[in-house]
Parts: sequence; structure tokens; C-alpha cells
Amino acid sequence: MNSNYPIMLRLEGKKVVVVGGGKVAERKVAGLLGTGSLITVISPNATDELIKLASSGKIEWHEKSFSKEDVEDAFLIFAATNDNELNQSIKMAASDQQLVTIADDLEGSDFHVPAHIQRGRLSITVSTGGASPILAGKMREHLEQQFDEGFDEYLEFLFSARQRVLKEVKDASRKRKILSAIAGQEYLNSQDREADFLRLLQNTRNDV
Ligand SMILES: C[C@@]1(CC(=O)O)c2cc3[nH]c(cc4nc(cc5[nH]c(cc(n2)[C@H]1CCC(=O)O)[C@@](C)(CC(=O)O)[C@@H]5CCC(=O)O)C(CC(=O)O)=C4CCC(=O)O)c(CCC(=O)O)c3CC(=O)O
Ligand SMILES: NC(=O)C1=CN([C@@H]2O[C@H](COP(=O)(O)OP(=O)(O)OC[C@H]3O[C@@H](n4cnc5c(N)ncnc54)[C@H](O)[C@@H]3O)[C@@H](O)[C@H]2O)C=CC1
Repeated sequence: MNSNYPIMLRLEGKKVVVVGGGKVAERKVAGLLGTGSLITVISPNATDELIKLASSGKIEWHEKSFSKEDVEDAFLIFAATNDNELNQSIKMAASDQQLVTIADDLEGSDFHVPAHIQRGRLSITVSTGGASPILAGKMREHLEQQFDEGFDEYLEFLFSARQRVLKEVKDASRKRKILSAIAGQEYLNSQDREADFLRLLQNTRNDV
């Protein structure tokens, strides 16, 4: 059974608290960098990488043991200490409106973190619902090969071409035809997408 609901969160300006400073906390922080969230790590000690991030101002590190006030105002909370009971009390310190993940308790968590690749605007995530994080990681590696860096540019093209079509093409079936064509293999492999696109716009003009 899998009743999880997948969404893409926008975390710009939101406060995220990670409790724990070990390798799991480090991996969760790595996934949060670049989201524009305000990341605070709460832990009496931290990995070298986390210390480096704190020194360069990319995250805040409060060098202390957890206390309830630490999660006040946090939008997302990661309970990632190696203390099972403490992880549960972090969840209890949060309100029902805050989203909490407990590193060692999938069932008790509000969300869990999928394996993830990012190619510009394209995100691909893999979740095994706790069955095998290693399989999720292996599938991520496989997808990294399949969806190379070129997708970054292709997605930028798709984004701006689609904006133009939405603005300029009023006929629904012509719109659909163009949007479907640019999402095809031919455009992915094209040497000059812009020129192909302009030609397509021109050619479909006579369709209506
Ligand atoms: C439920 C979830 C909650 C959450 O953390 O969100 C969770 C839970 C647990 N993970 C454990 C172990 C490991 N996790 C990893 C790796 C990853 N774990 C990630 C996500 C998740 N892990 C969520 C489910 C996602 C899903 O199922 O798809 C990934 C995908 C994303 C990320 O962390 O960013 C990232 C791979 C990223 C990548 O490669 O791309 C490795 C491998 C390694 O370290 O190399 C191991 C060791 C091998 C093993 O034990 O299987 C344990 C046992 C702890 C213990 O032994 O006590 C628990 C606790 C439990 O199962 O209860
Ligand atoms: N969800 C996941 O992807 C995975 C989860 N785990 C689980 O995650 C937990 C953490 O694993 P690791 O990072 O490898 O452990 P670790 O031992 O490397 O780090 C634990 C961290 O928790 C901190 N901590 C302990 N007591 C604290 C307190 N009172 N207040 C604040 N911080 C405190 C420690 O200072 C340390 O920085 C374990 O419970 C493990 O079972 C392990 C592997 C993967």
C-alpha cells in the first residue's frame, strides 16, 4: 500500500531546522542547498562539511543540544539525531501544521525524502516508500546517465517556447499540436531548436 502524495515544495525564505549534525543530517542539508530556504542545524557537533557550510554562511549552526524552542517557526523539520527517543520528542515538540521527518521512523514522519536528480527545470525523484533507499539511489544513478546535462538547456527552450505559444496561439488544437511536437525526440536532438520552432509556428499557421 502506498498512500503518499508527491509534491514539489517551494522553500524560498522558509525556515528549515535540521536536528543532528551527522552524515544523515549532512545529506539532508545538501539536498536543501539551493532551495533558498533558511537552514539551521541544531547539534552539539557537526561533520566537517556542515562546519564548512556554517563558516561560509550558507547555513546556521547552533552548537547545542536540542530544545523545544529550536523548532519554533520552522516550516520543515528534520529529526536526524542518532537518539531514537529524542527524534520522537522532536516530532512531539512540533505543531500539527509543521512538517516533520524522522530519520529512523518512516511511519511517524509527515514526509520522506526521495532520491533526486535535477536538470535545470527538470526534476526526477525516486521513492521506494522505505522499502530500499539503496534501490532509490541506484535508480537515481541510472537516471543520471539517461538524462544528461543537455536536458537543462532543452527544458529552458521548452519553457520559453511554451510561454510564447500560450500567449500567441489561440486555437486549442494548433496549440496542442505545437506543444506536443516540441516535446518530441526530434526537438531534443535538434541542432537548432529555435529555428525549428519558428518554422513550426509558421507552418501550423495555415492549419487554422
Ligand atoms: C524513509 C526514509 C526517510 C528519509 O530520510 O526521508 C529513509 C529512511 C532510512 N534510510 C536508512 C538507511 C539508508 N538510507 C540511505 C540513503 C538514502 N535514504 C534516502 C531516503 C530515505 N531514507 C527515506 C525513504 C526513501 C525511499 O525509500 O525511497 C535517500 C533516498 C534520500 C536522501 O537521504 O536524501 C538516500 C539515497 C539518495 C541517493 O543515493 O540518491 C542509505 C544508503 C547510503 O547511506 O548510502 C542507507 C543505508 C542502507 C539501508 O539501510 O538501506 C534507514 C536505516 C537506518 C539505520 O540503519 O538505522 C532508514 C530508517 C528506516 O528505514 O526506518
Ligand atoms: N533517513 C536516512 O536516510 C537514514 C537514517 N539513518 C538514521 O539516522 C540517524 C542519524 O544517523 P547518522 O547521521 O549516521 O548518525 P551520526 O551518529 O553520524 O550523527 C548523529 C548526530 O546527532 C547529534 N545529536 C545527538 N544527540 C543530540 C541532541 N540531543 N541534540 C542535537 N543533536 C544531537 C550528534 O551530535 C550527531 O551529530 C540514525 O538514527 C540512523 O538510524 C541512517 C542512515 C540513513
